[in-house]
Amino acid sequence: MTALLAITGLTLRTSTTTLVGNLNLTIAPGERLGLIGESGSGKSLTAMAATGLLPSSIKATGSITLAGQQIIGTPDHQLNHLRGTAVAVVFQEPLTALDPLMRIGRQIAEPLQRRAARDGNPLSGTALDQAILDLMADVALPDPQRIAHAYPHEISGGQRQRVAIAMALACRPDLLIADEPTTALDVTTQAEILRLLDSLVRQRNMALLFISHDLPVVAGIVDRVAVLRRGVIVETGPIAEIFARPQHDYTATLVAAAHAFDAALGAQP
Ligand SMILES: Nc1ncnc2c1ncn2[C@@H]1O[C@H](COP(=O)(O)OP(=O)(O)OP(=O)(O)O)[C@@H](O)[C@H]1O
Repeated sequence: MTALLAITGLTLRTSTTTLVGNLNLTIAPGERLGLIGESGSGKSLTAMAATGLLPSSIKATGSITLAGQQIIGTPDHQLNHLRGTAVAVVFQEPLTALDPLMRIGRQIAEPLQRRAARDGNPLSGTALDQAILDLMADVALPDPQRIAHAYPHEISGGQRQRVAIAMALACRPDLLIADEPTTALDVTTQAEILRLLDSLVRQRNMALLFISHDLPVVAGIVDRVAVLRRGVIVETGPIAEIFARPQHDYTATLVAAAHAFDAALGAQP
């Protein structure tokens, strides 16, 4: 099957440092891949490179194709059509995705209208209002009438992340990139958002690139994991395989930490 995202020999450098070296990674349509690694290992930069959003101080070499389009070396304006159709991103901190001065309903409306216009079915009036409410229901936002009229600072962090997920879903992307989407949330909300992402991605048959420093967080959601350490993928394989037989020492420490975490949970009264 043709890969939806194919990264081959990706190297990311500043003028002085190599941040990511010779990285290879593929995601098939509908596949869920976890990109795991410690802080600073290059996970976010890899995701930014995949969407063509690297800062200008970082130079990319190698090849990245997304939905058949080469990303590296392609001018930004030629990539805009991919963002919000082929790919959408949910970030760690939902406030980065939200305009502080715009009501939530309006913010959800924008990607809905953009996608509808691209599909040749412009959306407005009561049909748009209904689509906003449907999407809010999909991400289990309570009290939709109030929240649609609220500003981002008037809702909770977990609700803001649900809004950010709703905005990403409004794009109906082939690939959803979730970059540590639960790290900023408390443990209970974290679990709820993970369940939500899991079920939405499955229902819509989207591919998922789930970035995390935490193996247990991704274990229940992804099919396959790539383990990144200091800018290099040290191991990749099906999640069950990685847990059962980690090949690299670093992966083994991640798996041991995950088992210790499970044991601690099991020991709770
Ligand atoms: N604009 C930049 N210029 C130079 N170096 C950068 C830039 N952005 C990130 N880096 C460096 O590149 C490395 C990888 O960063 P990246 O944000 O991809 O890590 P990460 O694995 O996503 O970490 P975290 O889990 O903390 O988000 C880090 O050492 C970081 O300091």
